[in-house]
Amino acid sequence: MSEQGGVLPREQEVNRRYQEILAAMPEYTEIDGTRVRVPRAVRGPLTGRVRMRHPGDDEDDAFYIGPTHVSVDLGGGRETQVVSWAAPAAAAFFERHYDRGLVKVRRHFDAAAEGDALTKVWDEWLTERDGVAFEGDPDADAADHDGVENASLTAEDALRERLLAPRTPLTALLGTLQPEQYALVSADPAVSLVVQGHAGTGKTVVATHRAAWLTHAEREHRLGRVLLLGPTPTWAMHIAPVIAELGTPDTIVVRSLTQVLAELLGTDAQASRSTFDGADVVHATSEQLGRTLAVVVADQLRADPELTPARAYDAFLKTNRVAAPGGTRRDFAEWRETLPRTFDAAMNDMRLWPLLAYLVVLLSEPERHAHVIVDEAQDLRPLELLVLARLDAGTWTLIGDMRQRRTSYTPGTWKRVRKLLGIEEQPEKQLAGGYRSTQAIIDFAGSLLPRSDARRNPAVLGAGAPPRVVDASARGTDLPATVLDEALRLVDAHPDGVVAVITALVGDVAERASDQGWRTDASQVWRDESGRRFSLLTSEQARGLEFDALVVAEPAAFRERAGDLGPLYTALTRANLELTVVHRRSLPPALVRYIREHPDRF
Ligand SMILES: Nc1ncnc2c1ncn2[C@@H]1O[C@H](COP(=O)(O)OP(=O)(O)OP(=O)(O)O)[C@@H](O)[C@H]1O
Repeated sequence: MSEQGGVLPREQEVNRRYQEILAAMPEYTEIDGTRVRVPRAVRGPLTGRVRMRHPGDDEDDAFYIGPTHVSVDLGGGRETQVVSWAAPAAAAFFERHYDRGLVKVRRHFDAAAEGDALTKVWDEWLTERDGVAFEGDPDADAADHDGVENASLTAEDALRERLLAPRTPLTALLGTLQPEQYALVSADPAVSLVVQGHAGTGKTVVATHRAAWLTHAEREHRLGRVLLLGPTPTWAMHIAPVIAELGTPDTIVVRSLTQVLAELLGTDAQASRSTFDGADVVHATSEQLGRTLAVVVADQLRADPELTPARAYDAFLKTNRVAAPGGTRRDFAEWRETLPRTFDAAMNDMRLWPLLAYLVVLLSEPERHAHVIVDEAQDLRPLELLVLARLDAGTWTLIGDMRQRRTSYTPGTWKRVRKLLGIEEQPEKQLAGGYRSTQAIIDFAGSLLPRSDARRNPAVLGAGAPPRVVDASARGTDLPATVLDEALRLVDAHPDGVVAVITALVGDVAERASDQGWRTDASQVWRDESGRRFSLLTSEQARGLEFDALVVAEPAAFRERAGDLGPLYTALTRANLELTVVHRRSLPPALVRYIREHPDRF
C-alpha cells in the first residue's frame, strides 16, 4: 500500500461532489412510516473505492463505498456509483477474499475529523499489480505495490497509523474495518451470534458497527429496534460518538444494564447505590432465585389474576417452594430472611433490582427488541440474563471475554450463558486481532491467562517497549508517591495522549494526589495547575476503556476470584503503548514467572 499524492486531489473532488449531493438531500426522511432526521450516517465522507477485476476493464467495474448510496456526476457525461457500506456489494471492499479474487484493488480513504475532506488514500492491491489502480489515475508509478499483503489484515498501513496516533474518542472505523470484524458485523441476524475475544481484539468495535449495520436504513431487511447493552454508563458515553455517526436515530437503544433495570422498575438509575459485592449477591442474582420467582408467580397468578410485582414479592418472602439445590437451600432461606419486607423498601437496594425487575417482566409484556447486542456479556449474572431474555423478541449478538469476568457469580462458559437465554447450541466465533496494545503488553498481561488459553493475538502495533515494573519497597518510597511519580513521567512523555492509573487502592492514591496539589471533579480525571492530567480508576470503572500510557498499581490488591485474575487482566490490557506496574506487595506468581522467564526484557 502507498500514499499517492497525485491521486488524492481527484478523490477529494469526487468526495466534494458527493458531499454536495448529500447536503442537498432533505434533512428528514421517512423510515417505516415515521419521519426521522437523516443521520450523520448518511452524510459522512466517502470510505473507499473498489476496482473489480474484469477482463474488459471499464469504468463500471469501479465504485465507491460511502455512508449512503447515490450516483455522482463526474462531468463530461460520466458518473460513478457510491454504494452504501451496509449494502451487500460493499462486501467487495470489506471481505478479504471477496468472491474468490474478483477484486483487483481497494482504495482506503481517511478524512479530516472536521469538514469531511479526504486527507489521505491508501491503495491495496489484491492481485499482482498491473497498470494503474483506477482509470484516470494520473500516475501509474504511484502504486508501488507487488501483490497480496498480510493474509489477515486489510488497509494495514492505514490501520497502524490510526492505532499509533494518540487515542481519541471511539469513532466509526469503516475505512479500516477488518475482514474478521466485518464478517461478524454483517453476520446473518436470523442466527444468534456468540463472540469470544481477548482484550483489545475489537469487540466493542464489532458491537457498535453491528448495531449500525443491522438497522441501516438502506439495508433490505433492516431491523426496527436493536438494544445495544454494555456494562456501565461510562461505556455508553464511550460508544456514543460511533452510534451518533453511524446509527439511524431511534433504532438503536444504548443502555447499561443498570439503566435497563431502572427503566423496568420506573426509577432513576442514579438514585440508589450498591457495591454489588458480598456473598449475598450469589443468591440475589442466581438462576435458582429466578426459578423460584417463576414458580411463585405462576402459583399466585392462578389465585390472583391481577397479581402485581409487589404482591408477588410478598408471596416470594413466604413461599416454601424454594428451588435452590439441597446444599444451599438453607443459606438461601436465611438470606431471604434478611430482605426488606416490602417491594418498595427493596427498591432502595440496587442489589435487588434484578429480582424486582424479573417480577416485573414476569407479570407484564415489556417492549421487546428485534435484536439485542450485549458488549462485555461475560459480566451478566444469571438472573440478569433471565430478565434480558424477556426483552428480546428476536436473536442475540453476545460479545465478551470469559477471561475478563469480574466475579465468579457469572456463568463461566458461553454454553451456560446461551442456556439461560435459550439460544441454540453453536460454537462461539473467535476474534483474533490484537488492535489495542503492543505485543509486549499483550504478552505480559497474557501471562495471567491459563496456558491452554494463552493464544497470543498478533499485535498490529508491533513489539513495543517492555512493561516497566517498579518495586516501591526496594526504592524505599511508599506506594502512592511512587505511583504519582510514574504517572507524571508518563503524562510528560505523552503530552497529546491520555494517561491513567488503575488500582484497587484509589482512595490512597487520591489522597496523596490531593496533598500534592492535583485537583479532580466528579469525572475521575485529576489535573494540576499547568493543565497536565491523568485518570484515576478502578478496574471496574476502566472496563472497555483504553489509555496511551498506564500505571497499574499494586496488582496483589486486585481481587482474585475463583482462580480468575479477570480484574487485573482487564487493568493491564487497557494500555496501548506504555505500561508501568508499581507494587510493594509480591506480584501474582504468573507475572513473577513471566518476568523470570524473560530477564532480557525487565
Ligand atoms: N478495524 C479497526 N480500525 C481501527 N482501529 C481499530 C479497529 N479495530 C479495533 N480498533 C481499535 O482497537 C482498540 C481496541 O478495540 P476494542 O475496544 O473494540 O476492543 P475490545 O475487544 O472491546 O477490548 P476489551 O475487551 O479489552 O475492552 C480500540 O482503540 C479500537 O478503536
